[in-house]
Amino acid sequence: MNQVPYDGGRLAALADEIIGNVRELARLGWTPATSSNFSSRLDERHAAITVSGRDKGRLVPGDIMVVDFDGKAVGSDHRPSAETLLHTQLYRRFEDVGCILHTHSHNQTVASRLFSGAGHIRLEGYELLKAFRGNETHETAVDVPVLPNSQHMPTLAAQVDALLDKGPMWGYLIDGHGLYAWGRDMAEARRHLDAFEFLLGCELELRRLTGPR
Ligand SMILES: CSCCC(=O)C(=O)COP(=O)(O)O
Ligand SMILES: [Zn+2]
Repeated sequence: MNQVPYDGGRLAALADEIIGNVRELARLGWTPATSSNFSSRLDERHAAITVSGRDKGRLVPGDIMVVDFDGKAVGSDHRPSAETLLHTQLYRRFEDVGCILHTHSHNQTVASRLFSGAGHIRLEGYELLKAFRGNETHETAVDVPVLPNSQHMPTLAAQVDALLDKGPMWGYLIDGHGLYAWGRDMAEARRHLDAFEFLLGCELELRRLTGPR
């Protein structure tokens, strides 16, 4: 019998959780045209992650595979997400990161284009900033970084590492691409993702109503 170096029961439970959540995100239109990828920490060396190129609105358990934190497939011949390094770098760096969600919503993509010149978008004064772990008041600001897009994942990962060296953050945008958000578990990562999406939508709407600020 082929033994795998992780807990198969936990993998099945995490796969169910990813599938259920991603169906909701897909119904919202945040995962168009097979875009987006999702993962959860399996243990201290492995993560469950979506197989590359799958329709994220129709995921089945076979669309979730295991990688180690070097990004190598474990117990599977499938190809993991093309953006696996952007997941594993966070699991490696922070032992309390348990779930990473990457989506390509309309708001995320438009905001990334609009603010790529500035390099970040400032979210300030919103009650919903309290959705981010560590924030206890609306009287604060969160700068969401906007990274230049690249097909070379080590380049993107190096930029993310440089940002993380400056302080904690719960997500970033990639120009013309989408949003990465994460948390201790699926519930927290979803809360962060939902908050980013809502607040980016508010900023875009404000600009439509009042012009550049
Ligand atoms: C058609 S989307 C282009 C790739 C991408 O940005 C993405 O999020 C999905 O890539 P994956 O390899 O994880 O399916
Ligand atoms: Zn993507």
